[in-house]
Amino acid sequence: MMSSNNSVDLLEDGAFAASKNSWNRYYSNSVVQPLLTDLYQITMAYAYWKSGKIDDHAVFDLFFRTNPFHGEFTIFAGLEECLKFMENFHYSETDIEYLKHALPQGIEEEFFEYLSQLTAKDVTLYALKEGSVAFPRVPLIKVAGPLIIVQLLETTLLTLVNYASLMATNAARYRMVAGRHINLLEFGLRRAQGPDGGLSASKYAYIGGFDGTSNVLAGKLFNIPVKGTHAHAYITSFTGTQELKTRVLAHKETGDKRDLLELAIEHRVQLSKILDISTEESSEGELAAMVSFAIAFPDGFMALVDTYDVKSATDPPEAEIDTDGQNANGDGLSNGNGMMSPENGDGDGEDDTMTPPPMCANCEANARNARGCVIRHLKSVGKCFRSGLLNFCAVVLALNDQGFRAVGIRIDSGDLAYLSCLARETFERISEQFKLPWFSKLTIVASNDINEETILSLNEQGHKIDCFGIGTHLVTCQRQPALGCVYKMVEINAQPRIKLSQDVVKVTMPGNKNVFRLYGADGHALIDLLQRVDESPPEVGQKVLCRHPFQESKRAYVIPTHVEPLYDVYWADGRVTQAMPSLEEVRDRVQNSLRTLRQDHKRTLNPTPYKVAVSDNLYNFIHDLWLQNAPIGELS
Ligand SMILES: Nc1ncnc2c1ncn2[C@@H]1O[C@H](COP(=O)(O)OP(=O)(O)OP(=O)(O)O)[C@@H](O)[C@H]1O
Ligand SMILES: O=P(O)(O)OC[C@H]1O[C@H](OP(=O)(O)OP(=O)(O)O)[C@H](O)[C@@H]1O
Ligand SMILES: O=C(O)c1cccnc1
Ligand SMILES: [Mg+2]
Repeated sequence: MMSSNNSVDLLEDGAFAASKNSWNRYYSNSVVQPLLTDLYQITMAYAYWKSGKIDDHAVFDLFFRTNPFHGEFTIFAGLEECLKFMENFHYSETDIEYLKHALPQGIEEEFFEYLSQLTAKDVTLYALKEGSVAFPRVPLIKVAGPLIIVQLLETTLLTLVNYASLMATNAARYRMVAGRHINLLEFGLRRAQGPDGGLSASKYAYIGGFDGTSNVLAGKLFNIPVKGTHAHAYITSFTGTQELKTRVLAHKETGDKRDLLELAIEHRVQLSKILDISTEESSEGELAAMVSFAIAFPDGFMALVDTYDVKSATDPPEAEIDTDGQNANGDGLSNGNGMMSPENGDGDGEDDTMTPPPMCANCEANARNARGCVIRHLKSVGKCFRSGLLNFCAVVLALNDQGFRAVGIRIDSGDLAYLSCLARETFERISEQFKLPWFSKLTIVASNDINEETILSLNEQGHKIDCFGIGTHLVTCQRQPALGCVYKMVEINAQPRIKLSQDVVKVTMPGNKNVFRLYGADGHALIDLLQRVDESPPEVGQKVLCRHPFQESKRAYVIPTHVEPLYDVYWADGRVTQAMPSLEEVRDRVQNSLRTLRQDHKRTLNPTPYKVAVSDNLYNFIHDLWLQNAPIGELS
């Protein structure tokens, strides 16, 4: 695996040492500025201003109504970016010039003067800790201050929190299904929703639990370990060994120079006997590419082994093809590229009798012998996959002769469970034959349209993958492309505001509120409790009545073993009021916070909803206000 510091053991150490004092401290996305908003915020600002609402004071809540991905938790992220936005909030001269053109004619000049002086200095912002688990209806952020400015913040705060939280949640879910010991790399920049989407994806995937990214700018800006392998183009750029301009590699310790290609070819002859593969069926271009990559990165040698696999999908070994293009022995043999595997059929859940699983005659004969089965498949699968592993192992042994240890392989197509087992078996076999214990531990990276379900399925099947490289489905949040955070006014001039809706989930929780997380006897988080700000906080060991906000009959007493106030003030008097945690600290918080949740809230299938309740006082307050605001109709 290649990483930015280009040094030994590239999987272990990817962070750019020189960037320890992260650029992120100084980096502020220049796209995030007051004009990055919806026009209606500014037209409303004018109308508020004109109607004399300059001194009105409002409280807004930023919250979501349902958890994403059919899950029962969300990771709150994006806070640091919100605070940078608050810090920099100021309309520049050119902004004002632009607004004079963009807004309808007739707007008074004094309004533009007012706008040019506007900052967020009179705003107070409360929030949950970035990286903590959050639940529907609990405001992630509460903003209090002059109506006009807090209104103007709406769209930008939403755009900063919505995708960040969705992405961090998505990444955390991938981490949960992959388990703690698998490396997860984000490869999504090329498929992300634009450059800024790509950059945010890398940052919040890391917060959510990924180990690194292929996105170099994200590495520089956020001090995220950058890692990578190489593309198929590198392999296909070589057609034969005659193209190798450099073949010599000096020994790591002695400096003794040897021809790496020659060494690899010698090893390949030997390996081809051990693995029972004919060297004639291997690609010389592939060997040349691997040798040249190994010379360029002798300490970080990592190779794609499936380049010609695609070709062999429709190209079984010539010797076994009859004139119908069928496998001569009629066993429906797969070459390892398709979705079929010896144990699993093609995975479509349908009757596979028409397309028998890829059992070669050898396999069937040796079905009880896992190692025998795999090795015989290696003999029988398409020639190009065979050459991928064969060439790779030959180059690894050549590098070993010169005192270097390779890193591993990447598989980017085919049945990833089957192929990873096949590769691991091969490594173990060579490890034993050559008395090289580390050979069996070479890293196996898998990529190719991986999503949460793929990982779950691979886990069920059994695989030998050490690292997943995940792009498209991670960064585009395939299962749910947006988190529906909203920003709603809950109080104006100390008067509560409620937004009613036919749809009860859309009814807002009025008033200035506080929120507490109550923990149960087993130490897990039990319930989040919203209260009015003037209520006294719940106390450990004291019975608290927790009520469903809208269903009268749903209520329970809770005696908390621990009470966690969820809000901190992050912005007041024109400055950030907390020491901001590093990305690493936020990343750790995600995992720690998830640990406070019971397993049944986190499971993938039908997770139990986590309870969010209101105090009795808030319940009555909401319902009184609701009745006051819902006029009694007249039937005629
Ligand atoms: N063992 C497995 N179980 C479940 N899903 C798998 C398994 N192996 C691979 N997959 C997934 O199946 C899909 C296979 O994609 P696809 O049908 O495009 O095949 P492919 O190998 O990429 O073929 P090609 O290289 O010819 O495009 C990918 O999304 C991959 O992540
Ligand atoms: O599959 P993803 O999760 O998005 O991961 C990133 C993909 O990007 C690369 O593919 P490439 O752009 O070369 O195109 P490909 O789809 O043909 O492999 C890489 O080989 C992965 O397959
Ligand atoms: O480094 C890699 O292997 C990589 C990077 C981006 C996309 N796909 C793969
Ligand atoms: Mg791909």
